[in-house]
Amino acid sequence: MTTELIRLEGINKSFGNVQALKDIDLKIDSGEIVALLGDNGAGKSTLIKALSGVYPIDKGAIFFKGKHASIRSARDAIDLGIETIHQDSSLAPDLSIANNLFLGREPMRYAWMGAFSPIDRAYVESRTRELLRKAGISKNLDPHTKIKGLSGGERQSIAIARAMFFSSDLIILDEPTNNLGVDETRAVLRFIREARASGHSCIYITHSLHHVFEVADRVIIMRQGTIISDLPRSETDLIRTEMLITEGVVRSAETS
Ligand SMILES: Nc1ncnc2c1ncn2[C@@H]1O[C@H](COP(=O)(O)OP(=O)(O)OP(=O)(O)O)[C@@H](O)[C@H]1O
Repeated sequence: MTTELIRLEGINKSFGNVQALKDIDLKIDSGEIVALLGDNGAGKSTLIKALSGVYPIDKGAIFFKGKHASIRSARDAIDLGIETIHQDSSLAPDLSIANNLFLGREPMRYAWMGAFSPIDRAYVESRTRELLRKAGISKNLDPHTKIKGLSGGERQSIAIARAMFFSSDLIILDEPTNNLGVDETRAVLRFIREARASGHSCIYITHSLHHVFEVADRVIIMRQGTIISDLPRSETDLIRTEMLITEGVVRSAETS
């Protein structure tokens, strides 16, 4: 049985006289991996920024787990269970892996002391080690290693692991494999599959169509602020998808 996780109804967003999103309707179920595609300027980033609390929407409604949701800040999105991993990775390069994982959610050693309590470092360290194991990061990384000393793939895996660890229901990935090597890309794709296997949903923005056909359950194509195609992966293919992205049409016997 499928369970609806998020539903967008009539979402509109303009920047001056540029209408970046026009009446977007979209529904994503729990455990679904959705590829969000489209040419430059199609509206993909604006859509995910609306979901991650970066831009307030002008019009429309967002329902999360069946309830009306008001997403007006990044905190609102995170509190709902929406974690966004941006292109350049959302990790702070000068902080350690452990500090990044628990940034803004530091566990306190003595609950009764509230904000004055020291951080529970032993807990942070043991959970970080557990998470690194789960993330399948092969090197035996020390939780105190600074993010800037890690490879691009390791950073992306840690960012995704953080979203999974904090039980974000919806993980939004904006070009997660940009500038990654072959092995690192594999690791990120494997992680997306693992996220799905444990019931998380993902919206995955990419220009790499081959990756889409490896991991996505559904392929959504945007053009000029609207969704022009929304198909299960089994009902489309690379050539058709490419034509829809670049020309907005499929030139084949079925459509001409
Ligand atoms: N902050 C902004 N101010 C003004 N216009 C913007 C802003 N953000 C996006 N736009 C415009 O909104 C439209 C959609 O842009 P958006 O970045 O969402 O597209 P995209 O599909 O993510 O493109 P890309 O693949 O190039 O990142 C474009 O015409 C863009 O110029």
